[in-house]
Amino acid sequence: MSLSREEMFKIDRNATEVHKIRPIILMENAALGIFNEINKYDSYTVICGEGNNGGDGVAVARHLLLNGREVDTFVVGDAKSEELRENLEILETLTTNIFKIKNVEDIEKLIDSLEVNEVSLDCIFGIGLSRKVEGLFKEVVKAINEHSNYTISIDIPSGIDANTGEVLGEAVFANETMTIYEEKDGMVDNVICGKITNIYLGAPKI
Ligand SMILES: NC(=O)C1=CN([C@@H]2O[C@H](COP(=O)(O)OP(=O)(O)OC[C@H]3O[C@@H](n4cnc5c(N)ncnc54)[C@H](O)[C@@H]3O)[C@@H](O)[C@H]2O)[C@H](O)CC1
Ligand SMILES: [K+]
Repeated sequence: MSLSREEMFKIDRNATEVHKIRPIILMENAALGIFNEINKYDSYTVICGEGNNGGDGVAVARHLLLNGREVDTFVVGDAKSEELRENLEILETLTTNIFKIKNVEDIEKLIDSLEVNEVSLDCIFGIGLSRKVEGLFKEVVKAINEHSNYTISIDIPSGIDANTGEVLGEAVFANETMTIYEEKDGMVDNVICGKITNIYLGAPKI
């Protein structure tokens, strides 16, 4: 059983509008579910985009940090999502290891982190990807593919279309994917996802 992007957005809306479960609660459920699946390592590089996929990543980074793991968090672009901003505000009270990637020069620091840490969490794009990956985002995806020791994508590997599985310009090649709620249509039999684990979201079925 897999879901389209539109079906996933419907589940999200039903949870928040009908059942009054605020997006930040869904994000925290997802983050804890992901943390419980991936916490067996000591050092992590978390790469976050501008939306809620990035928000998931920052929330996971917090749980890893609070459980004694080494965590470097990178944010590409400008935080557009309220839940991402809220989670960044919290994480900033816990660590200074939060780095903004604003231009290609900043990618050097990301590469150093990718090479030294055991695991990279790809939280750049989730099902909000809506066009070709280009520019700085493309360079970051290429850096992950070239320098990460072990890559775990959150919800869906960044750069693939959630409905078709097509690579939109550039995409992360994941060793594993922690997909939220249910596998997306574009992930079925898609080798780019690696091993897929479904993560509990706490959203009512519809
Ligand atoms: N579905 C649920 O119930 C939950 C999902 N969660 C997570 O939220 C993401 C979807 O988040 P969204 O904010 O819609 O977008 P993304 O984070 O996937 O994308 C970020 C941002 O990027 C912009 N964008 C799209 N394409 C491009 C591009 N090619 N280049 C640059 N920027 C691009 C777009 O505007 C987006 O805003 C889902 O995958 C889950 O990880 C919740 O955390 C929990 C509930
Ligand atoms: K992702």
